[in-house]
Amino acid sequence: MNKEVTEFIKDKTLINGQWLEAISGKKYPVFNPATGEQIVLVPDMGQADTRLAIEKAEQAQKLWLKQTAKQRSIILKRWAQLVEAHLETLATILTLEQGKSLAEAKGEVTSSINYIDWFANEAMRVNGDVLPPSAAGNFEFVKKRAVGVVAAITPWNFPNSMIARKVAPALAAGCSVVIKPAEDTPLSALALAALAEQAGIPAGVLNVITASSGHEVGQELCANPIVRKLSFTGSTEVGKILSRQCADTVKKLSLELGGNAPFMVFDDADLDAAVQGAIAIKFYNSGQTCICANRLLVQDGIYEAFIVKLQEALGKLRLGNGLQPDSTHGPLINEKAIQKVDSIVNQAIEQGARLVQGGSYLPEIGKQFFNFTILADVTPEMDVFKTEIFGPVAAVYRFKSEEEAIRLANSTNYGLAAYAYTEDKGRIFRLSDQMEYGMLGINTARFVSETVPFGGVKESGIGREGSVHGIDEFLEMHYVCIKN
Ligand SMILES: NC(=O)c1ccc[n+]([C@@H]2O[C@H](COP(=O)([O-])OP(=O)(O)OC[C@H]3O[C@@H](n4cnc5c(N)ncnc54)[C@H](O)[C@@H]3O)[C@@H](O)[C@H]2O)c1
Ligand SMILES: O=C[C@H](O)CS(=O)(=O)O
Repeated sequence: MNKEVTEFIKDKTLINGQWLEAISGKKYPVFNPATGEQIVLVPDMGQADTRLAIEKAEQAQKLWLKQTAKQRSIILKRWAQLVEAHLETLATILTLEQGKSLAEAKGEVTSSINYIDWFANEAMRVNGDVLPPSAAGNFEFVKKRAVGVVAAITPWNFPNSMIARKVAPALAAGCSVVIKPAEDTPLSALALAALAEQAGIPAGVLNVITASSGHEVGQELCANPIVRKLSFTGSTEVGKILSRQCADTVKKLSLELGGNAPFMVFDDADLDAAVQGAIAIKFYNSGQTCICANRLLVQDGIYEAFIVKLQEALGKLRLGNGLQPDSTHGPLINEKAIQKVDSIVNQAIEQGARLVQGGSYLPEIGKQFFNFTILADVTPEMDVFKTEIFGPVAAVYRFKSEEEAIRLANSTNYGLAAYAYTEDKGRIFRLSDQMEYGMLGINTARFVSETVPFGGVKESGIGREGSVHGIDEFLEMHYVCIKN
């Protein structure tokens, strides 16, 4: 491991500008999912540490809010520049703790840079309104003001960019943040915090709580009335728990939750483009993303041809340790994930799916490496239809008509991302009208950037991240009426 990587692998967490141990002195290990080796021990924090961080964040926010938007913007831009200057190091730390290929890790850190830079600019655009008086003699205006102390709870699959996507708009708005990263992948958050400190983000404005379980920390973040906003990215199940826990203090909520993305391929599609899209969004992060294609719905006329081409394309991918330059895809995050994907595949086969390839882990490179899998003849009656697989498993369903495809695609409680490949212009407009998803890609599978509103409908979440809308999640409107 090179010197800079070692320097940025932290064994303490940043609270109020100090690198601290847990008050209890407890620690827990962070492992490399590709090798099973322990990387480092980090503080295993609880309620007392969380309460301290919240109180310091409240004090710091009052001063941070007094800085001008320009001053906050300059500091955020400096943070983005430092992240860019340390891109290789941050990507290496990301791959070490999460497992994804170095190429994907660099892409994720680049996404973080773009989000931080975007919101450094958005900081300068928090405008209010002067209203036409609703009564004679009134002077009426609306100010947008920072919501206050923000709690951010993030997942393990994008341990770098999920931090940037929350912290950047929060700080741009004038808020302070207490972050609880996922227990499996805290190191990216700690490295970003170290660079934030170097960028001049004041003590207490950005704080990190590491913990082996989210429960105790989460309960304090949700129950403490000082916290005025919770921004959560993770499973729908946990999102519901946190929503309930925040209800007693009526916190502002942003929830980026689970998905069950349909990937529809119609007879008239460009088949090669559709196969490339499937590779890009089914096997992204080895299938461990909320926007991964979870159900591949392929029209009758091209069904077998699609499967043959998909199998050919998979032959070009290479599973392995993400640090190895020829690895295109890495391991699953932990043993529990392997067991979950294994049982989903076995259950689908027992229920009648046809195993075309894969179906288990690759013993020659380690139990954490689940092979690229194709299941054919999958039907909506099988349990896999309503399950977020979160692994490199392409479940391929057959449909006859456009109406059937849209009905199947929408028959889920989720509504995050959806994809369709067709050349029919009328169909494209019908899909954009009828698909019940926050985000729809037509003849493209990779459409996320800092400039677009990322988020879902139904049980995939509340609110949007990125775009001109993202900063509003961290602002409150205050209306003032002055009688002359
Ligand atoms: N919509 C999105 O943008 C998006 C992005 C990434 C992942 N996800 C979803 O996240 C899930 C996978 O990520 P995951 O396994 O980390 O999800 P998870 O919900 O298990 O955990 C997410 C975070 O919540 C914390 N957590 C878990 N239980 C908690 C509790 N009771 N109180 C407080 N915090 C708690 C975890 O420690 C982690 O930091 C998938 O469902 C995926 O679809 C969604
Ligand atoms: O897993 C979900 C992430 O939000 C994917 S992306 O970084 O937005 O593409």
